Amino acid sequence: MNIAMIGAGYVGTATSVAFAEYGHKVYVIERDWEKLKKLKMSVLPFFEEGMEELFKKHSANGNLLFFHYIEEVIDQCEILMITVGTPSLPNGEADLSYVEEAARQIGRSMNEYKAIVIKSTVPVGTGDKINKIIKTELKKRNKEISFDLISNPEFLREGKALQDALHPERIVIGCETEKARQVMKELYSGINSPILFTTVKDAEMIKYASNAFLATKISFINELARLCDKVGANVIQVAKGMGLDSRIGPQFLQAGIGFGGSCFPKDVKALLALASAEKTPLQILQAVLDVNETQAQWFMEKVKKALGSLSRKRIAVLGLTFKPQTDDIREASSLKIIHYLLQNNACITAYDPQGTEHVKKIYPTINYAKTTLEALNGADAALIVTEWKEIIEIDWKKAKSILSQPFVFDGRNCLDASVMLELGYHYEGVGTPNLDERINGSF
Ligand SMILES: NC(=O)c1ccc[n+]([C@@H]2O[C@H](COP(=O)([O-])OP(=O)(O)OC[C@H]3O[C@@H](n4cnc5c(N)ncnc54)[C@H](O)[C@@H]3O)[C@@H](O)[C@H]2O)c1
Ligand SMILES: O=c1ccn([C@@H]2O[C@H](COP(=O)(O)OP(=O)(O)O[C@H]3O[C@H](CO)[C@@H](O)[C@H](O)[C@H]3O)[C@@H](O)[C@H]2O)c(=O)[nH]1
Repeated sequence: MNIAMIGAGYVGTATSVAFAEYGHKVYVIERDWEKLKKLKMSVLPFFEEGMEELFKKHSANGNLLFFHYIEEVIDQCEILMITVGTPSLPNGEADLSYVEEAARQIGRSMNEYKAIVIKSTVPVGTGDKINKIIKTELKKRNKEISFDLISNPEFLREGKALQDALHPERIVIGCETEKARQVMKELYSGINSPILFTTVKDAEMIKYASNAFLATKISFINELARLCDKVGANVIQVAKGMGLDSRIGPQFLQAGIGFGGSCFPKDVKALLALASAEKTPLQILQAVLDVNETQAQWFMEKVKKALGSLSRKRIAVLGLTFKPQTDDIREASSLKIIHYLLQNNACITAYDPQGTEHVKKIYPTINYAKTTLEALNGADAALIVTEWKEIIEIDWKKAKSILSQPFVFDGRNCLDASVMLELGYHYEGVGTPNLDERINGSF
């Protein structure tokens, strides 16, 4: 099938590559000239492990084509898929202006039936709004053209975007007509994943509910970690014990310094804003957000307490991206941590394999190291913010000899505490109270 993908961000690009791999022809529309230039030169505009090879393959064989205006390709495409951003407005609501603009562009240029698919994450009711916008644009042109408005939310994770796009655990399709159902069935016919057909509103809500639930699991375990710290229980063991119950499951119970990224914080806020507008407050979700907003600060208070003061202390910040395997720093906990350290007059040397250039734009004056060991050299403490493999695999024995003090604060519980203690470190994780103290009977 011929598909127009409007917006070549993480989602638009990963989805385009996956559809191309399944034999479709994808006309990718990107309005950012810089990005478009890169795409046309077969260069991915972001880092995503494993995607480059397939992206280059399909750019070369003509299954992926790149354009600036929807008008250039709309007549060739039966499916128009909207994958533009829906960032947070200052009041937490989803900013729908990009989706609305894409809809206006479609309404101004379509000449025959189209299946118009919203893949961007949008609040319940957006489908109706977009429907109206397109109809208004068609009316202005005195055109009566039928179309279907379909919701097909995306569940891919950054860092695993290609695998998730190629082999999704589920495909959710909200549509209201048999014709739309058949078009979408054909689109996904090559993919062996369960498909759930729903109404447009149900599909819109499923996306938010899924992210909100995963975020809830994280904030639940993070809040519990704070209590574990106080009472001498180890949250890693607690999560393991909980996760063995198949009704609970082990995933998304890793305590840490909070969830970041371009989705969880924004989507939780958008769902809360919708609930508030509908005068149906979601109290649990509000607490999820509150815990997340204070988790990094809670951790940094621990760091400060252990070091006495942070003033003029040299701190190695290891990891800047919101999670490993991506260069994305949107809502990353590292930003909160750097802010806290600067407020406390600490001297920072940061290291990240992929995110440094992005953070430099926000914090141009802190030091950036090219290797983990360079960051650790002479530091009073190492702070693990993102669990990159190369950070976990640091030679901690060697690192001890170049740190000026053997302090390691592990914001992701990614190191083996007993090994670190054996090496003679003062090691603290999240909800994993110091084993020394447990052995010495403080708990
Ligand atoms: N990033 C993720 O992991 C992820 C996963 C699932 C769902 N989502 C959702 O998918 C949507 C897109 O997310 P993203 O991270 O890919 O966003 P992004 O900001 O990385 O990319 C959006 C792209 O759309 C382009 N764009 C905006 N308006 C346009 C227009 N009218 N015509 C052509 N191009 C246009 C922008 O220039 C940008 O390149 C969001 O709603 C997000 O919540 C994201
Ligand atoms: O047990 C856990 C799991 C995750 N995280 C953090 O949670 C954040 C988000 O992680 P993850 O969900 O892996 O990343 P995203 O790429 O943001 O993916 C989420 O957001 C996407 C956008 O909506 C959805 O499509 C995905 O299904 C959903 O997992 C990161 O900061 C992680 O460090 C934890 O702290 N503990």
